[in-house]
Amino acid sequence: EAAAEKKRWTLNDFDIGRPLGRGKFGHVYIAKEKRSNHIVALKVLFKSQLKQSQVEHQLRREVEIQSHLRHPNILRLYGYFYDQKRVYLILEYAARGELYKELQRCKHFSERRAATYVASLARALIYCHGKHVIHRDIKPENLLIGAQGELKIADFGWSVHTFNRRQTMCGTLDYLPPEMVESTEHDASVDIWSLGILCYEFLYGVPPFEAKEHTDTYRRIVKVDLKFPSKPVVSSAAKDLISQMLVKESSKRMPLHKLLEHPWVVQNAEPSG
Ligand SMILES: Cn1ncc2ncnc(NCCc3cnc(NC(=O)Nc4cccc(C(F)(F)F)c4)s3)c21
Repeated sequence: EAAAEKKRWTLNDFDIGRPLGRGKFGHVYIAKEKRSNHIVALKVLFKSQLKQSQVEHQLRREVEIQSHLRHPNILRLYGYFYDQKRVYLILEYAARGELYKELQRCKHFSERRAATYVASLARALIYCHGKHVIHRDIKPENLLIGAQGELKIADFGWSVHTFNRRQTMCGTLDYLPPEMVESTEHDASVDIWSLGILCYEFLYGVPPFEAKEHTDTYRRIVKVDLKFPSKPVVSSAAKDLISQMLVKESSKRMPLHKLLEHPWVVQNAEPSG
C-alpha cells in the first residue's frame, strides 16, 4: 500500500475501458491497472480547463485531503498522475454507479433505503469532521453506489480543512477583527444541512426548496420554507428528523451523532454490517 503511494503512475500502467460518466472538467473511464488487474475509475482532467477556472489549488487540496481519508462510505482516491495536457485521478470504482440516476429511476426511495443511506452518510461525515474536513458539496451527483449497494461520498473537490484559527494564530486573538474570530460560516454544520436536504430528496424525489427561479429558491432557503407534500406518504418520524436538521441557526442543527440515535434511523436503517 505505502509502495503504491510512492509509485509514479503513467497511462501505460492502465487498460482504459468504457466511459463511466462525463463531468464539467473531463470524463471518467473504467480502467484496469495492468500489473495487479485491479479495476479502478480514472478521471481525466484537462490542465487547460483547470487553469482557466483557477481551481488547481482546489484539486491539490482534494488530493491532499483524500490521501488521509479511509472510510467504507468515502470513495478512495488512490493517487494521481499527469502528462503534458491532462491530470488523471486514480479512483476507487463504484460498481453500481451514480446514486442520482438510481433516484431518478425509482422516483423516490423507501424509508428503509433512505434511512440506510442517511445513516451511512452521517457515519462518513462524523469521520470527516473528526479529521477537521468538511465536504461542503453533499448532493446526489456526488454520491456513488458500491458493489454491495453501499453508498460512497465522492468528489472532495470543494472540501476544506477547518483548522481552528485560534490555534493557528500563534496564541493571541487580541488583534483579530470580529469576522476572523467568528469565522464559522463554513463549520461542519453545513454538511448537516446538506444531509437534511438529501434526506428530504431521497423520500420525496425533489429537494425541499426547489423553485423555478434561483431567486425563489434562495428566498425559500433563507426563510427555511419547509413544506411536506401529502404524496408520497412519509412517516412523521422522518419529517421530525428533517425538521431538526433544516434549522437556520447552524449551532441548533441536530448533531450527526444524535441523528444516528433518532428513532426513524434506528427503526429503518440497515445495520452498518
Ligand atoms: C460515474 N462513476 N461510475 C462509477 C464510478 N466509480 C468511481 N468514480 C466515478 N466517477 C468519478 C467520481 C469522482 C470522485 N472524485 C472526483 N473528484 C473530482 O472530480 N475532482 C475534481 C475534478 C475537477 C476539478 C476539481 C477541482 F480542481 F475543482 F478541485 C476537482 S470525481 C464513477
